[in-house]
Amino acid sequence: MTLPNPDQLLPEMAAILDQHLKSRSISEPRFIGIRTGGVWVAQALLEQRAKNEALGILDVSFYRDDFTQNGLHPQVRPSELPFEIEGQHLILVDDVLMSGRTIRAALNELFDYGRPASVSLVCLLDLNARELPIRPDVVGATLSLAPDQRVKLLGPSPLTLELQTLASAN
Ligand SMILES: O=c1cc[nH]c(=O)[nH]1
Repeated sequence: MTLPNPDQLLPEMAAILDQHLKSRSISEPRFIGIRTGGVWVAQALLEQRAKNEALGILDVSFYRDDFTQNGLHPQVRPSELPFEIEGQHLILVDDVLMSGRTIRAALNELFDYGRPASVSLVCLLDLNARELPIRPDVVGATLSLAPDQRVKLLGPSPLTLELQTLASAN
């Protein structure tokens, strides 16, 4: 299977995002990347937009519903939100969207900081395997994997999607 090149998806994603913001009359979006890959995608999108917009960073490790199974990764760092959440139009950015559980965790964390006016979702790759009612507003590409396959975004420069096969359980 050939995975798309993120650098080729980003200009179109930036254009669709621009339309999305215009259609909702959102003039001052606040960008938030989900650590780690979502931050890289958000940074690349902000470079395309060239508007000097601030980027918040969200680490959802504590908010994942599988936190007690997976434990705490040694690299977990606090979220960094350099702007108010209350009343703002947020653009939440992730790299790979699958079940929707990471986005559910991100929304829970964001609402602990305040009540945004809206949250739009941008993702580079949609794996079309949702377990929750979550739908992206801007998607770079959609593809379906075999049950034992996953995709990892390598970065930050260059951004590359890598296909991985899960080790069998036994
Ligand atoms: O394959 C997947 C699924 C969810 N998140 C990823 O980064 N990769």
